[in-house]
Amino acid sequence: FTHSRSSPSCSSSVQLWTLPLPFLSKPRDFSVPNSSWGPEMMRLYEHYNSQCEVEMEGGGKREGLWRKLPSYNRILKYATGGVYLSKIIQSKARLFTRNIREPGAAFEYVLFANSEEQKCVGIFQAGHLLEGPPGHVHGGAIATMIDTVTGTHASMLSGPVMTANLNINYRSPIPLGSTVLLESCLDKKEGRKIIITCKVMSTDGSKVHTETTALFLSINVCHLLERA
Ligand SMILES: CCCCCCCC/C=C\CCCCCCCC(=O)SCCNC(=O)CCNC(=O)[C@H](O)C(C)(C)COP(=O)(O)OP(=O)(O)OC[C@H]1O[C@@H](n2cnc3c(N)ncnc32)[C@H](O)[C@@H]1OP(=O)(O)O
Repeated sequence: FTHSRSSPSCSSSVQLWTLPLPFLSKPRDFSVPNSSWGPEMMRLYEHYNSQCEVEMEGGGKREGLWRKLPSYNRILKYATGGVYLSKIIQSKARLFTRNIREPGAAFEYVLFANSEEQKCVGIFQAGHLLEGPPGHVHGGAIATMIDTVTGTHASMLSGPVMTANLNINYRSPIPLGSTVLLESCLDKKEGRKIIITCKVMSTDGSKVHTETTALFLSINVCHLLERA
């Protein structure tokens, strides 16, 4: 988040993008295995996690190609949200994908980034509360995960962003309870615009569930917080 488009009139924004600094206590990182993660979720997690550090010949370790991204249940703990947000809403606001307590019930996911290849992947296990068509995942829940992976990817590339357009082709339904892989790739950056493509696939790569093109726009986060 080093590219945050902060203006001198919004000095607090310097802190806003340096999680977990603004937290009084250490926030919980949801991107770690829990008892609800099935074998496919664990297998893929270990596949990418093992590439975050590389053993060197001398016995030491160095950073690998991939980096695991932590995930909290708020993006900005002390965002004022502008004058129009009540204190209750400010204190109770939680990230949509991280607000259900029962492990495995809804969105279980972890994101990894590969800065060399400008790629991001998400491993997503869809819980029973995400049903859309009988026995399958709701299209809005799939869109949420696509937005999460591509939005995080875009903000890693350009600082704070907002989704301007998500164009999703749903090719094959995702069975409830299954684990899928989301692959996000930078297509191009043009000024404030970041265009990202994303595929959702079965974990063995044999089936494409969705294909997406997403447009993000860099924003000045102060405008977001001040907008009434
Ligand atoms: C602060 C958040 C940061 C997130 C960081 C994540 C960190 C990771 C942590 C945790 C993971 C969670 C990750 C979740 C991520 C989720 C993100 C969301 O879901 S965002 C909610 C849904 N999106 C909205 O509500 C947007 C509503 N729309 C707007 O606010 C504005 O329309 C906005 C900002 C998108 C653009 O408004 P303008 O005033 O800044 O810019 P204009 O002048 O309209 O457009 C600039 C250029 O872009 C084109 N453009 C704009 N919208 C377009 C569109 N929809 N399609 C095509 N072109 C568009 C225009 O034609 C113009 O192009 P020309 O410069 O003339 O070439």
